[in-house]
Amino acid sequence: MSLVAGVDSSTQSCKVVIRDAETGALVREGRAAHPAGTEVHPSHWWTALLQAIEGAGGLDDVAAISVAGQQHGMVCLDESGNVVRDALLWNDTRSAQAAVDLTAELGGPKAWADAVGSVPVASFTVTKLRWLAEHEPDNARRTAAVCLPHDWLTWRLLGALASGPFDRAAWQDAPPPPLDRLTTDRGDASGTGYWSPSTGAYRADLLKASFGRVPLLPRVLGPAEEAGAPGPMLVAPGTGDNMAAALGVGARSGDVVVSLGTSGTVFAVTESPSADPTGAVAGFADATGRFLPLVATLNAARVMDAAARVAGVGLDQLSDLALQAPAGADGLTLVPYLEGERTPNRPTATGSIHGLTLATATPAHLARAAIEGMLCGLADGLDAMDMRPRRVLLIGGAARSEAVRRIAPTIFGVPITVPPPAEYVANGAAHQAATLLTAPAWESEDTAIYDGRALPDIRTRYARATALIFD
Ligand SMILES: Nc1ncnc2c1ncn2[C@@H]1O[C@H](COP(=O)(O)OP(=O)(O)O)[C@@H](O)[C@H]1O
Ligand SMILES: O=C(CO)[C@@H](O)[C@H](O)COP(=O)(O)O
Repeated sequence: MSLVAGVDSSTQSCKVVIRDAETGALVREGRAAHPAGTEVHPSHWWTALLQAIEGAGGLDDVAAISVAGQQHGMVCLDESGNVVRDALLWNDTRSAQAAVDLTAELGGPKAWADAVGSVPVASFTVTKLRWLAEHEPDNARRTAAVCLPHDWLTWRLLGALASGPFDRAAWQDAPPPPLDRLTTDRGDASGTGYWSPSTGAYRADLLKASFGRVPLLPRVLGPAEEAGAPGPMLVAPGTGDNMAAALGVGARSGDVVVSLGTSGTVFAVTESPSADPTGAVAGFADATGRFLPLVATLNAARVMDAAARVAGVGLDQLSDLALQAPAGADGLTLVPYLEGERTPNRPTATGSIHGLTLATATPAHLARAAIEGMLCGLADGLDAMDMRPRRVLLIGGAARSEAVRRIAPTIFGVPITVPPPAEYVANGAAHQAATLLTAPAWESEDTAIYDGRALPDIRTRYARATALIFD
């Protein structure tokens, strides 16, 4: 039995699954928390990865590994491979003005969509590099290479594997290889804003226009190309977390996946690239050689964390409370822009509550309004995808909530398919690792179908409440 490891280095935590390469059976797993904040020193991701690997029983019997990571984060390295400054994450909105400027400089949103499939917003690496050049010129000057979170972890793994078998203390400080061994994949590269999914090439001109020059960039690997094999273990190309989730959940043509993690995402696997000039749908690549149109919101599972905090309850109780309140929460509407928002592009917006009366001022109404508000934003995302989905699959941390599963069909207006709770990003990475060894025939898990009458009035009220904010 060959084993493979899949890593999900996401915003809030790092998860590692060890699976049987042939069958996909889960053998063991581990996890570790990441620090809070929208700028994080990458060494924390490395420390958490090593802790999670240790929690998963090490890697001694593992034949291949793949790292999936939160998309877009800007990791700047100097000539010696040292981190120049804390990484700016996908949910850091300080580069919002840079996004506005870059969009205008290239001739508007359509020019960007035509060039790289997406219109830049503060999440995209290209805008963060402009911010760095403008606000921290010394750090910009010291930047010899730029990569993404999964690229950096893969590169550190190559160095650690070359130093010997897994040993948490020894791997912690294992030197990475030279900068020219940095690699990435199509999926994650497509979230930079300077790589084109339709041509499969970097747009050095756009990077130069943003940053003033072109630092060293990771080599873009194909879906089954190894990043290296410095020890007895193969290292797969890895990918962005949403691309890995598509692999992990086995998304097929016509499926739409809604992921409720730190971010909320709505995405589908398609045969041809997309280019939405409105900017709502980002035209990413996937991890198999195809494409992954995706809508992302900044506010998903943590809206529920926040509502639970305000109500003074745990997440399970929040779910129970939400199901006690009537659908529509008697008109209480929560617009969940707690971290600003990306879709719609309102980086400085804040959350708001509408329809508060003596009758709706209850924890149950708040719980219901928080879940409905979070889902309304994603239902708008599904509309923006402009497709008739064969299935809508619900995954991610907040999909563990029974209230979310039951309310989702009323907001999306279609039945919702819910696979059993699992780490689908890490599973997708493990699947990618398995393809380096074999043709994996992993059984798909049993799914539950949640159905319910569509309640469009809730979305109408939500649209009115968001319009008030924009006014
Ligand atoms: N039963 C639950 N109900 C609601 N939210 C949950 C539940 N279990 C976990 N979560 C939330 O899911 C989030 C983590 O989801 P995850 O998909 O792992 O996020 P990420 O990959 O972005 O780190 C946390 O904010 C956590 O509070
Ligand atoms: O920015 C995006 C997608 O474009 C986010 O989806 C990040 O990739 C973070 O993902 P999670 O930590 O929420 O899974």
